[in-house]
Amino acid sequence: MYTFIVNPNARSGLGHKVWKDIERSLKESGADYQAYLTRYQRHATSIARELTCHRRPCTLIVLGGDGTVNEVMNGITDLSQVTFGYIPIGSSNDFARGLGLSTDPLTALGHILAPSKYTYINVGAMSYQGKRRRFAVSTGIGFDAGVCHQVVVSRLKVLLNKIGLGKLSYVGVALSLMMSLKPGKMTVTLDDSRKMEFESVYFAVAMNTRYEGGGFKFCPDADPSDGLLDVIVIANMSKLKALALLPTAFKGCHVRFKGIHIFTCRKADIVSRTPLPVHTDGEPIFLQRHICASLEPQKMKLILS
Ligand SMILES: Nc1ncnc2c1ncn2[C@@H]1O[C@H](COP(=O)(O)OP(=O)(O)OP(=O)(O)O)[C@@H](O)[C@H]1O
Repeated sequence: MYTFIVNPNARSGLGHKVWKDIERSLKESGADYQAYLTRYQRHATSIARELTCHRRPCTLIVLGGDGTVNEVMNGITDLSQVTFGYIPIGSSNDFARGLGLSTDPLTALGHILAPSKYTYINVGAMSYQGKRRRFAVSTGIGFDAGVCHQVVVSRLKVLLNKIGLGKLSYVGVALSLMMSLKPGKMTVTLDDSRKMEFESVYFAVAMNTRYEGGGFKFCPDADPSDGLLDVIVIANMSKLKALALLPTAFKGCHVRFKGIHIFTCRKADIVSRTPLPVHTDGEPIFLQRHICASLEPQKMKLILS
């Protein structure tokens, strides 16, 4: 049986409309399914927790954006027992983009009902102040997380979603935040052995998949199945250069420039001299100085096509 977890509020309410279309197709197909619609923030986590607490195999299908994927992953009790399907209808869809999943809801549903290709993906884990959150796409500290914080509190995303340009909200906020930003010192330690000090850091991100922020290909080689995190640190460059480089990251061409540092590891420990915004999959976490990113020991089965 398919169990759908639906965020009707995704992409500023589009989720509800898409779910109606999907449900019509599901009924026509005769598929055996049940559905849970989220009613508030983090509801998807408690739904997923309840559905998976028995630790038996189950197929969870998420309809929503990256935030909903993140919430569901945070509720799954045993990743190895879940087959995960995804119908991406968010504003950014970085998880779907990184995995090459269809962003057409009915095509995605077709793949889920008649799957021909699966993959096993890693799931990230980020700890801070004794707490732990999973991530599907990335976790970051500094400027990129500051952008996520601003996008959540500003009305820009809601307005741009109305004209189908929601992902541009990240670009708009990024440009204005860059003006007020003060890059700071960070220490990054990879796999408990490789310790590096960076001056004037804009942000440091640990990525499971390639894209974040609505299509920025910050770590072009990140592979969610390789058992590794890709870490990018952007440091020691003028604001003008950082601003000029930002659009090049859509194609992943930023990697050629001085000041862009990319590493692979199993664990990245990041300490900032000052408390900075932090995010997991674009969902903000209050200011932190120290985060540690790694991967969960178990992989999760995902329907690709
Ligand atoms: N019924 C609801 N009412 C209000 N908010 C909800 C509801 N259900 C879920 N949410 C919240 O909606 C937020 C955004 O959801 P989601 O990420 O799926 O969509 P999005 O923001 O449009 O997409 P993306 O993250 O890809 O940009 C999440 O933080 C989630 O907690």
